[in-house]
Amino acid sequence: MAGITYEDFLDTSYEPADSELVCTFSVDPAADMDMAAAASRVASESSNGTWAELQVDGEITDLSATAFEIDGRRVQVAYPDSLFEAGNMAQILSCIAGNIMGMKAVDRIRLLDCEWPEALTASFPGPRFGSAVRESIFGAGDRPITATVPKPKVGLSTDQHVQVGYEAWTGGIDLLKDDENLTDQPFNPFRDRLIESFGARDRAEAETGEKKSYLINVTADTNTMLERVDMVAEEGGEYVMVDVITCGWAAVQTVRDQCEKHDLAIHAHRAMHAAFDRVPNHGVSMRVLAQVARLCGVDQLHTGTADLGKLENEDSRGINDWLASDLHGLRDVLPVASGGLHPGLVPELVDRLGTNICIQAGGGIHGHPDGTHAGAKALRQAVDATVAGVDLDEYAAEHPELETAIGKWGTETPR
Ligand SMILES: O=C(COP(=O)(O)O)[C@H](O)[C@H](O)COP(=O)(O)O
Ligand SMILES: [Mg+2]
Repeated sequence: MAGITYEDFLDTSYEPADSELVCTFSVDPAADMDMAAAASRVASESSNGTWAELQVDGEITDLSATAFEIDGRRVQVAYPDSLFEAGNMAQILSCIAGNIMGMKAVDRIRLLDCEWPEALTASFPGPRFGSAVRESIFGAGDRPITATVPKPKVGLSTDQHVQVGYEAWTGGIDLLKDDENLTDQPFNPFRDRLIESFGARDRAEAETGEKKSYLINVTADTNTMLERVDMVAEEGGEYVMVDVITCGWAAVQTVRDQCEKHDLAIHAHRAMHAAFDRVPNHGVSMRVLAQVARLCGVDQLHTGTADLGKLENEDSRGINDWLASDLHGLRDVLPVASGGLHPGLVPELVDRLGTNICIQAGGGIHGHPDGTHAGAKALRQAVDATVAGVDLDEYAAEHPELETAIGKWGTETPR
């Protein structure tokens, strides 16, 4: 590539081939740089270029990316598929979201969206189950499935945690879920929690006649995660939960392989995603993180509450639509709406996001004035009313747990 400089990475007449990965960025050039120069540096640094003109002896494979469109601060770059190692998400992200995030040539740069070509997509497994879990595990029909995370998020003993789970399950919740920072601490060891929770699950199933399941958090170093995945399978679980951002995608890919062996589904918690996607115009969008999660093969992913909950959300609806869209035959992902939800928000949430979701509530269940069991009943009542098309206040008149929840929280968005 002797004589090639970063300017050679910009060609606005270029038409990407179907085999190329096309990425859309938002780019704010540095003060002393125009957009064309910044865009070509993005394409250069994220593929095979650097700041200096190179002197290389002999022929080498040309793996240059091309910035082919500039529209305001929106820049599109096409990457040849031979730049990427098939099935290696870490390597792909080291290209398209690597050094360029800290390049002085740009003040801000955000990876907004990717169009994944067929061959690269096919090198990933995608979800083993996807949103089919709603029906295949729970027989939930048209209704969203529900989940709850015991609160306080850490500090409950194993016995307390299990009891909260049992009350939630018998109140009508489908899934008990660990919180993102509960793993294997001395106050609530992983193995004890697993075994005792499955005992409570069996009792709740016998009592309610409904299928119940548990999203136990296996997050740890990768070897330990694999041991925990095996343990969950041996003890008769359907799911593991992984903090996918803090673990990293390489670990998620390894866990996905292990889950394949055991027929386990993966619930992906996205704690730390906001470090990538919250600052406007910089980082990696939640949309792209969701795309990566789907390729790596999670079955359920937190994608926000369409702004109804306590946390900042990026376009939950658009992300959920993408997760349900065709991606060269890969399965879809079930979106999980979570973070500050309570029964009064359910009708609006379903109106904004549809019924093919998991509704997850912590404080909105365990903060119920009459406790967890009543809180679980109230959330389930809100879901049942919404799916039946019955006004929540009308339903509440005959369902005291829901009436109490609405009396306490109304339809307010918490902070
Ligand atoms: O603990 C909770 C929800 O608790 P609560 O229901 O009490 O707010 C989850 O960790 C958040 O859902 C994460 O947010 P997101 O789903 O946006 O990733
Ligand atoms: Mg949490």
